[in-house]
Amino acid sequence: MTRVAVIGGGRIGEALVVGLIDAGYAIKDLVVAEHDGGRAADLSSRLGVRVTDAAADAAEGADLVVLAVKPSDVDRVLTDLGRIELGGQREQVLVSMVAGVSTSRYENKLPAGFPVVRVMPNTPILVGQGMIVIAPGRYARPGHLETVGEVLGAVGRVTTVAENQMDAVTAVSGSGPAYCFLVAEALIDGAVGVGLSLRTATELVVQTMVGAAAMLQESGESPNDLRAAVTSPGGTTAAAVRELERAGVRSAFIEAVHAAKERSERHGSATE
Ligand SMILES: NC(=O)C1=CN([C@@H]2O[C@H](COP(=O)(O)OP(=O)(O)OC[C@H]3O[C@@H](n4cnc5c(N)ncnc54)[C@H](OP(=O)(O)O)[C@@H]3O)[C@@H](O)[C@H]2O)C=CC1
Ligand SMILES: O=C(O)[C@@H]1CCC=N1
Repeated sequence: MTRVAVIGGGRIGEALVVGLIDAGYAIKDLVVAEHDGGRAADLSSRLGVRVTDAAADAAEGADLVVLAVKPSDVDRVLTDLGRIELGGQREQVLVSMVAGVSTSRYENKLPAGFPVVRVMPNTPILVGQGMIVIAPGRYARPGHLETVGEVLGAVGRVTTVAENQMDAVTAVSGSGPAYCFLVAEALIDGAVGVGLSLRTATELVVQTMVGAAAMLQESGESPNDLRAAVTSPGGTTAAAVRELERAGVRSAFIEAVHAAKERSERHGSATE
């Protein structure tokens, strides 16, 4: 099995490890580097994986070295990885999940020709329902992409784009679950406001989102058509949607995606 080292056992690093284990990945083929001692101990006892505090230690012997650290920590990790002979003993690929940081930035610091693949996952990888977008760097060959796709395909749907689309991707599917959770929070607030208990409100909102998502995925119809089918003439949905449009919800989402893309771009320019 492909050996995977995850550098950074934070939110997305842990989600990846849990998702892979739940999908049947062998624990012996996973290792995590996490420099927060408390978190490292917690991950090791809860997940049963080997956790080390040194990125170089984790990367040694791994086929995929997955970076899941904050953009500001990338330099430190690359310096640490410089202590070992990356790609010397075996074919290795660096997989960066870091928002905004380009493959060329890694390529410039890694041994010449080292393959780098930029990936944007999202937290639903935790439950095998992630959206994982891949962009190959200059030296990533089809075989490398296949390996990355195979491993990450266990935790969600994988698609490939050109790297110049990755900031947009980050703004849509990377941050996207947070937008959905915000909508859920607001709907639950509304449901409680019209007299439902928090428990009932949560049940109704969650299942409504699950059902709507399933229709989006399975019906082949556009969101607009699906919404029209809920909207009876002169009815409740029309009254609600009029309020949402009056409040500028649509344009707020559009602006939100622009803001996220710009933030991702700034991560890149801050570290180039
Ligand atoms: N959260 C998400 O939904 C997504 C995140 N990402 C990307 O993933 C990256 C991580 O995000 P997230 O998981 O939210 O962040 P977290 O801060 O939760 O996780 C990063 C973890 O890495 C640790 N760390 C930092 N440097 C090292 C090192 N040299 N060796 C070992 N461990 C280290 C941090 O420890 P400490 O805090 O002590 O520094 C922290 O525990 C970001 O670049 C983000 O853009 C991508 C897609 C989705
Ligand atoms: O908020 C962030 O910066 C990261 C990138 C995508 C999702 N979380």
